[in-house]
Amino acid sequence: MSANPRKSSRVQGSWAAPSGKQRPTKSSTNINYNSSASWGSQQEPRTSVESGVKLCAIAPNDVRVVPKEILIQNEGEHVISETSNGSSIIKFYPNFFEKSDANWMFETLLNEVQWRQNTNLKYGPDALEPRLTAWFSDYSYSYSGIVQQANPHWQPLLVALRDRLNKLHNYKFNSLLANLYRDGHDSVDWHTDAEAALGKSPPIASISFGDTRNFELREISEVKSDDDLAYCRRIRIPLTHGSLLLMTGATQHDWQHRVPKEYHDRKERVNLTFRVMFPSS
Ligand SMILES: O=C(O)CCC(=O)C(=O)O
Ligand SMILES: [Fe+2]
Repeated sequence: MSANPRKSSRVQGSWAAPSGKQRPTKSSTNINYNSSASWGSQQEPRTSVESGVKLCAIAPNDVRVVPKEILIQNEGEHVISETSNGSSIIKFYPNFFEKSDANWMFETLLNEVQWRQNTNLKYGPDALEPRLTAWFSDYSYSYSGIVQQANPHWQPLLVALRDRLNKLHNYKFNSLLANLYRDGHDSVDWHTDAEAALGKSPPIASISFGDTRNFELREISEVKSDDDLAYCRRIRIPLTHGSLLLMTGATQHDWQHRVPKEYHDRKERVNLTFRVMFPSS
């Protein structure tokens, strides 16, 4: 993952529709967007199709206004932006797994994955990551001052989940970063998953088990300085037990994401982020 996303050329973000039980019941929503104006223009405020909330209040006299956060909770596909990088598309399935299946999968992963805490060299030689991780791939993976060594020894449930996602969505996920948030103090800071080793416009499939945590996105395509960050459009998706989130198209270039610390108690949560890695990178 990277805090400074690189820009890419235009994206071809096409998703094969899932089949069977998981077929989305909602049609795709377009979160209306105009990339050239985040504030201070004469445009109409944008409106979220889903919530009816104004996305960006346009104030007179070029006063910058912090856009209201967009909440995504329902199943469906959301085109969250369109820029020269292409469409950023999110698909969310809050009940991808039946609760009883999610329960045993959660317990299995808690117990059978070799969780470890890494040092994040970006923050100093003793800076421990505020969560535990495990990496499964034929390739090593470097992000944020961390090197995850190649580990081809996939836990069997993870192989089954990977193969199911690949079948449903016609992907070739071959790598997995698994995260264990021990409580509400564990987190992951703003970043993109746009490392060169993941290729252009990388798709990410994210499965969550355990306690619900907020997954936040902020749009960085128009950000020129740190001051602009306060005015980004923001999206919040509560990632529930047994949910699946797909991020595709330009999402890793035009948006950052994070799971913030919580002020309320949170129990354990396992998150699986499937990725496609290219051996030559
Ligand atoms: O825990 C999550 O939902 C996100 C984790 C994440 O962003 C990552 O592993 O790159
Ligand atoms: Fe990430």
